[in-house]
Amino acid sequence: MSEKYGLFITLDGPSGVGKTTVSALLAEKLAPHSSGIVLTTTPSKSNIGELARRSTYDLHGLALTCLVAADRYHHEQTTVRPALEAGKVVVCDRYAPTSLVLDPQDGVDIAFVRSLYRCIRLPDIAFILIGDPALCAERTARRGTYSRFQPTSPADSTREVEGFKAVTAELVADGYPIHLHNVHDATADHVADVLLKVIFEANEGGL
Ligand SMILES: Nc1ncnc2c1ncn2[C@@H]1O[C@H](COP(=O)(O)OP(=O)(O)OP(=O)(O)O)[C@@H](O)[C@H]1O
Ligand SMILES: Cc1cn([C@H]2C[C@H](O)[C@@H](COP(=O)(O)O)O2)c(=O)[nH]c1=O
Repeated sequence: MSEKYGLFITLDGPSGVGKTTVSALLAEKLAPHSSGIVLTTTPSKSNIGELARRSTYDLHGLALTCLVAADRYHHEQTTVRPALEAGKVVVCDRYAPTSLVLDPQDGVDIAFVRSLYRCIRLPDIAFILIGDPALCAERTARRGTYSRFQPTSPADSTREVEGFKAVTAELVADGYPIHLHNVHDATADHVADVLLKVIFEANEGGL
């Protein structure tokens, strides 16, 4: 990594696997080693992102796919790029891999989704967290669902976990900088430590 340019880390995976929790812990652990941290998410907190997040029951197929993609490009222009140009570390909870899993579940052609993201910025490291589907489903149910895509049964969760494994294999074959990690029953703190180690190793011990 050049001295001037930041580092872009993304986390994807099934609902309830711990992405939001681990993203926050990772940002906390990276902070002392960086010249600034931006902890963010897609769908983003912008108007477009909030619309996408609350529209999963109203919008279907291509309409939702394109809205989420519009938000992701806007987020790239307004949040990710400026932070990286300022030398900061960006930790993003969900990114394009999630769309490659969810959009085809909604009947959208995977080739169309891939082409939609042809110009999206590649992360430096894209973590895919997977875990026991029953545990993911239980955590999601305990928290309560607010999106049509969130699993309501272990079978839904299994389908989601398998979707992330399949998309990971395709992205690896395309040279996307993926790091797949099975969280098993580890604490979120332990998972964040494992990811931190991967980041340091990829950056030769420093940021
Ligand atoms: N490793 C862990 N061990 C135990 N509980 C965890 C762990 N990681 C997260 N949790 C708990 O599981 C719940 C879901 O976590 P979190 O919101 O981080 O998951 P998520 O992958 O971001 O889910 P979603 O995609 O549905 O938002 C939270 O209550 C969180 O405290
Ligand atoms: C990234 C992404 C998200 N969505 C929808 C469906 C998800 O459940 C929510 C994100 O909420 P979470 O708290 O991060 O789980 O947004 C989508 O439809 N397509 C996507 O690519």
